[in-house]
Amino acid sequence: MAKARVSMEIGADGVAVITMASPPVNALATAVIAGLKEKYAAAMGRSDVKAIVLTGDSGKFSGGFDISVFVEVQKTGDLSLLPDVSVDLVMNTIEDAGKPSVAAIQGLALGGGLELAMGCHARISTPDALLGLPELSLGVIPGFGGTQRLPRLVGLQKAIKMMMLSKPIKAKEGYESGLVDEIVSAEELLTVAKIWALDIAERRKPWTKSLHRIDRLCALYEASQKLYASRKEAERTAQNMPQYQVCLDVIEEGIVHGGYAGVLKEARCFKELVLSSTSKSLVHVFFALRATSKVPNLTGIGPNQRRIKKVAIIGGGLMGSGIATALILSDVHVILKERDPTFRGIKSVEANLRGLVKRGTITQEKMNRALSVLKGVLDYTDFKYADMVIEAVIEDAPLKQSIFNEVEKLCPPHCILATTTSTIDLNIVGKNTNCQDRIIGAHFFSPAHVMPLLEIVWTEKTSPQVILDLMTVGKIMKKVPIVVRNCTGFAVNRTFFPYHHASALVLHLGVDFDRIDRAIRKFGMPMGPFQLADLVGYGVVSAANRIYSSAFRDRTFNVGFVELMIQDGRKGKENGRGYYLYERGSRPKADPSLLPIIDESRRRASLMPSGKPISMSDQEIVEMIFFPAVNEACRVIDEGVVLRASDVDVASIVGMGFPRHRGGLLFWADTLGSSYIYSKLKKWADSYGGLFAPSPYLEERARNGMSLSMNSSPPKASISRM
Ligand SMILES: C[C@H](O)CC(=O)SCCNC(=O)CCNC(=O)[C@H](O)C(C)(C)COP(=O)(O)OP(=O)(O)OC[C@H]1O[C@@H](n2cnc3c(N)ncnc32)[C@H](O)[C@@H]1OP(=O)(O)O
Repeated sequence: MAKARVSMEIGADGVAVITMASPPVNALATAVIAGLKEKYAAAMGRSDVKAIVLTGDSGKFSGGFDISVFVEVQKTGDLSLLPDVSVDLVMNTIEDAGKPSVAAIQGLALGGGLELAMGCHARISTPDALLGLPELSLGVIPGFGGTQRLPRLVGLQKAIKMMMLSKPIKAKEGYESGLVDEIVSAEELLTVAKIWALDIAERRKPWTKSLHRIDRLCALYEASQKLYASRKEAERTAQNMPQYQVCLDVIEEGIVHGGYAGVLKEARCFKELVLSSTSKSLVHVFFALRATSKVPNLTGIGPNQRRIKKVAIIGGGLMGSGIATALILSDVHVILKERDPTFRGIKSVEANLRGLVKRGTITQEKMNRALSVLKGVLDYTDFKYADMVIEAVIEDAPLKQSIFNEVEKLCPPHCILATTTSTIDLNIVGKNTNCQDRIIGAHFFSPAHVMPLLEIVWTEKTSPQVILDLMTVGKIMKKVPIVVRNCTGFAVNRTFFPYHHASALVLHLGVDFDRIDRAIRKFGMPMGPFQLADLVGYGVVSAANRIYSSAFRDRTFNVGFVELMIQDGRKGKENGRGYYLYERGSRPKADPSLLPIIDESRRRASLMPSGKPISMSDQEIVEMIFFPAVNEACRVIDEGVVLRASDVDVASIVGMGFPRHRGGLLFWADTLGSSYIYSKLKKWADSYGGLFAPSPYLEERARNGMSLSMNSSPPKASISRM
């Protein structure tokens, strides 16, 4: 970590201010931990120091233990890389010292950062600070005493909630719950913290050691009931994530056997969990998510960020209204152009916002503020003020072409022209314009105000500045941007079309669709492929099948089954009849009346040996359905559609719901090994054809025993600033 250091300044009042600095978030890098030990030793040894104030540089207390150390430990298996902080530093050096410490918190105190602060004898915070223990989201538990001190400061129920949700709280909530002792402005922070430190040293305020407190802990019986309820909840919501149950066990240890026993058990379990496959996956996702906002040769090399103040959206349907909702919630002014004089799009935006208010996601004031920056229009007059146009009309190439042809003449010359198409080549969309450098794809996932993924699609004609601008807008909208090169299906839909085709093939091998859905859900997907087809509707499924069959003819499985379902009057969830029957008030049930259609289609496909269903284990189902997607992801990397392999992991998680605890599609694939996947695909390709034929990239990696994610050669396509 760059420039990690700890400094100490001793004032005439006898207070030593120890400051952690390790940009950008003052993570507790090994050097910071060593620096803290050194400065504390110095402060304890000096007779002119009566008390200590612990704080962070550049307006932040600390973002927690340096997560890149986890990566090293996970790579090498060397647990000695984890310094002893819990007992040696937090307990012996800070909490049990002969001089009191007060934490002066600004910005954030997360994970190990908050744990250091809880080892101090009081915590003073600025109002904006965020406080939390998000370790469970990294597959570990708090490891510097947090599982013990947080319940002793805020009470068991609140502590469990904060840890289980990995969600930080604001300083005000921290003050109300007992985590923070006083809230002051940034200007007063150090002064007030110093006064507190002296007051404690001179016994005008209590010298409280959090680990020794029991006043906020409930009776044993009540505690065990709360822990039991939390265990049951975690069994439901955090399957395949051992850290949740372990965290509750460790909390219980401290309640039953005392804080010190809890700290010791916590340290043991923390180390075991760092090496778990769940933690390896979640730590990978942490860095992969942050990598998406970095584009080689484009980001982080200059100040060329332009502000997009006004966005004009064309089309008030599901997509247009969703995007408008997301933009106005981010305080971006939106002009929503519709054809419908009753402004159905505006009504949809209002309904979206009302839904968010009802769920408590936003306040009524926020809704009103958002609506104040939205304007519905029926013509293009206001487009002369737009910094960006987002076209969100139906998938009709000539319509899109005529729209861009028209808006090009009306909008200012800097205006970005974005299309939400998910299927049409961007070069075709922008064909009739003189500004193909300003044409870009903004592929949102529906509903756009909820789904976090934004594929930013560039062609060789798109200007790098325009890519940068859309990334900025994506960031303002709090989307996860994946920069992808133009191709059929872009990164997500392209990678996952073989997943859908393979599901259909497995069905035609004789496996029941509800059994397939169950196996895929058990693997961790939010729903199975057939439930998903019911949800999106067969019109969309059938259109997608046509597109992929024509773009990638040699590797599709399309026997017209969906068309048979449509002929049978099935529309999926929309009319309550699909693979499942949907009746109000009851769970979807597999529809037995679909069997004759399936039988007919299986007969036509003639894949079952002697017409008998093939018997498959859940693992075989999962592999046969996901490996073709892994194979396609290899092509997506090989063709330079994504900038890096980890972008596929992020896209699979935030776009398709691939289980986060498995680290994303390729990370998971690498845990199985390229040669294993290759051998399976090869075998299936010999029996069932091109859908399974291993790509040259996969074949080469398997031959050389290489992982699929490792970047070996320069990307086939790159973006660079002009
Ligand atoms: C033993 C202990 O109990 C174990 C622990 O403490 S584990 C760590 C617990 N802490 C966390 O989980 C916090 C993780 N960090 C975050 O949530 C967010 O980064 C944040 C809220 C601190 C800041 O968010 P934001 O301002 O959006 O910046 P963000 O892009 O996420 O991070 C800025 C940079 O800091 C890095 N970073 C953030 N927290 C880090 C950490 N704890 N360790 C190492 N690097 C970290 C990010 O990787 C990123 O690096 P990059 O610029 O090279 O990509």
